[in-house]
Amino acid sequence: MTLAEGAFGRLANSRSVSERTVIASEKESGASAAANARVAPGGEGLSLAFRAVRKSFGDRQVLKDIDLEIPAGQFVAIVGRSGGGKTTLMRLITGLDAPTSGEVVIDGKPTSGLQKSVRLLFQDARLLPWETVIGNVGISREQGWREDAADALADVGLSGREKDWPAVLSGGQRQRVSLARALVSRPGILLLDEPFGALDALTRAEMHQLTERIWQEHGFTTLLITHDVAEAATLADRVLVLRDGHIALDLEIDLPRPRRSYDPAVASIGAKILREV
Ligand SMILES: Nc1ncnc2c1ncn2[C@@H]1O[C@H](COP(=O)(O)OP(=O)(O)OP(=O)(O)O)[C@@H](O)[C@H]1O
Repeated sequence: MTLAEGAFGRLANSRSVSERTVIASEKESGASAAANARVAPGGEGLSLAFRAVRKSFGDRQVLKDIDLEIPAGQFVAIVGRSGGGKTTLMRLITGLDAPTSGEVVIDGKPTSGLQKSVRLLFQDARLLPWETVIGNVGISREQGWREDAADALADVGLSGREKDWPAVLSGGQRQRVSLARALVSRPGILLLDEPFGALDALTRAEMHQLTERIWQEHGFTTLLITHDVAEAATLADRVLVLRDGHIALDLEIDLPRPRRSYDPAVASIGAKILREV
């Protein structure tokens, strides 16, 4: 049983309370939830927009006319079936791929090429095995990198592990190093492509808390791909469901933080997302 299926079981049982406890506002098919978005403190985030974005690979159209406005500092979860185009959407933001047509706009400017203000984290931490922990974090080797890397490691709770090799770290610790590596470059937009998918439930919960705290402190705009609807409902200001190349659901979540996945209001939002997926 996957965690998402586990969430489904819990959420299915909470259906009786769902209609009474949904306090999210919902807009269908790409409509923007930007107007009421909460911006995390810190103010370093960058706004992001998709304007009529299409992406095709050969004759397969993966993204169809995506229009989206994400205000600076918002935490957005992207949910959808496997192969639905979630990673493709993220690659367009990084500049690793270009749209077939349309524009990706960051901080009001249409993008082209690799975006230095955007950082992407994957499910596997992708650390260099021949570099120590601090060497992995300070990979740019720009002036002052060692202090910046040490600060970032402290931020993710890994002070004292600077000289360790990646091989001796647990999966959760490797993800923390990967997060610290992203933080040193002070990203305006942080993209998380299922970064918690391979972690056990307890480590996953710790990483949720850490991610939320760091997002609140730094204020970067965050997009999280997840298959776990409970994770989306717990962490995000807003959830997008990507289906058949369109945004099928754009749901704002206006619940106080920190949230607990077993809270009936959170669970009912998870159920709502799951119905769309
Ligand atoms: N470089 C590529 N060349 C050809 N097809 C591609 C390429 N990248 C992605 N695709 C196709 O685009 C579709 C969407 O893939 P994508 O990885 O974006 O989905 P996803 O929603 O992230 O899936 P998952 O949840 O399984 O990671 C898939 O059919 C995939 O095969």
